[in-house]
Amino acid sequence: MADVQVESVSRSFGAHKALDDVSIAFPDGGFYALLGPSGSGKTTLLRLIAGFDFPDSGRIIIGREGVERVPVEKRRIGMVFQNYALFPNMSVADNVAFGLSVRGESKASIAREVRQALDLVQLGKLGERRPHQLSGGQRQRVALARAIVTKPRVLLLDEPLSALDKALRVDMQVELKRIQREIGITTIFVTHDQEEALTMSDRIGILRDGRLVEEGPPEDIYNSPKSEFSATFLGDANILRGDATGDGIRLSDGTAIVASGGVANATGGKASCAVRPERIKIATATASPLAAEGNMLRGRVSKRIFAGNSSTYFVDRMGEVIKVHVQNSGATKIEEGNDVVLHWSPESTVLISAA
Ligand SMILES: Nc1ncnc2c1ncn2[C@@H]1O[C@H](COP(=O)(O)OP(=O)(O)OP(=O)(O)O)[C@@H](O)[C@H]1O
Repeated sequence: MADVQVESVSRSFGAHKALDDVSIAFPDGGFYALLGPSGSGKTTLLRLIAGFDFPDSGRIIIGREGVERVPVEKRRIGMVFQNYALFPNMSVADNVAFGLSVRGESKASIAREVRQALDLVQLGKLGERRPHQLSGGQRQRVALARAIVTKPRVLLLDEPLSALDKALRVDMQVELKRIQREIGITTIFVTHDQEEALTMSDRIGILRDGRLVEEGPPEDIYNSPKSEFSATFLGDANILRGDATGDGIRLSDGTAIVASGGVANATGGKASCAVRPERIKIATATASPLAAEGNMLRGRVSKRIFAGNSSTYFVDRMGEVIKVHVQNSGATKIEEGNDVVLHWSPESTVLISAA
């Protein structure tokens, strides 16, 4: 196993900078998700680490070895893509054995290693089947077994679960995480599914237009995003904008919003506050007052979306909409058209400097 360092890596295609001075340390044995919108450079970075492409400048280090000019087959990397790329006319076992046979290992040792890899992905009994006799999830397990059977130093996964339906995807997330933990392999996972990134990874790097805009453990980024972009890209967030007051902002109607999370901000400029919809409490304006939580706004419910265990309220306030998520506990429900009071604490408010 090995850690991976990407240092000041840039890669352009013609005039387009697909990666612009990106530096990331991927810890040894960690599960790292690269997250970002379409075209932000995730796959380009993965291809550079794998050796399918080479950076214009910067360094890629695996373990202690600089690999910028090392070809793909010498990097000892395992890869799994969205489309499984299995050989259709070979059995499952032969698909998994492929990487070992080209190395010239003995038949007995290949058979043993293939069996271990198939057991690890819980396909021990299906070695003789052909890929078309497997479900999508099982095929993706074969692809995973094939990637890890050669004992690579690093596992690269490019949207490996995106072709699976929702229920199967969730099962495979759990399974993939179990396997990764069991073998302790450094894993770099590309996704544009923020929920997948949040639930699976130890660290997340968010890319935008070829630049790394933020990185760290999922909870840190979720609770204290450093930009409006990360706040809204990783999870749902309300963004309130106004004049910086030092410990928060003043909205255009003079209401002060106090924040205890985020950057320390000088007065005098513009700033914004991010508030997660599940951190806001909502009550009808006529109900007995809520315990004061520091920040308060009034508005009117313009829409309520029922989603089984929770509801989302869209509250209009002077032309702006604030989203509130509420667990459906059976308490009196608030209707569309109701005047409401919103409360939340400064601890749930993250101050972000103006971009
Ligand atoms: N071989 C290439 N030639 C020209 N442009 C390319 C090439 N590969 C990537 N690009 C461009 O570089 C940018 C980054 O592409 P990349 O595939 O890395 O994005 P991504 O974040 O993985 O997107 P997606 O989520 O859609 O897969 C895009 O604008 C893309 O069009």
